[in-house]
Amino acid sequence: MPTRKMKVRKRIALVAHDHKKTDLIDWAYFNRTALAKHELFATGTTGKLLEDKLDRPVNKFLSGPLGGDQQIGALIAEGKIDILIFFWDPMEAQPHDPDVKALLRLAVTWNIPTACDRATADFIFTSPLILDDYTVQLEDYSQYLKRKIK
Ligand SMILES: O=C(CO)COP(=O)(O)O
Repeated sequence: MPTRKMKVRKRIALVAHDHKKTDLIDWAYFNRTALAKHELFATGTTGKLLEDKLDRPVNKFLSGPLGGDQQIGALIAEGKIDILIFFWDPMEAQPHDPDVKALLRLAVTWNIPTACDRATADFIFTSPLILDDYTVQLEDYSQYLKRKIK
């Protein structure tokens, strides 16, 4: 089975919809010491808020509705994101819902630990694996396709 290696210093993407931004920023501030060990990526507005609150640089992409989710999805497909913290809003449709779905789909496709709420983010950040070099097992999609075609 193919694998992908995650180094100790993880590349973490953080994204939040507008009504979830306060939750994400609070969570990130509470976990700022743990986050300090890792490299942060974010969609535009979320990234700006994180930089201000954490007083540290964040690799910022476009705002979500303008393509930021797609940019993070592309990095996941290239094996350049290790963890996704995405507090999406279950109560409000987004103009870019297809992009949101695509990002979540790629995270599952590439076996990326993904937290869509604070409880799951806490589980990820209290896992011993966060401090390890960690090998992720990837589904072999060429095998999967062969099985499907038969
Ligand atoms: O819309 C988003 C995710 O789908 C987040 O984008 P912003 O961080 O730019 O608000």
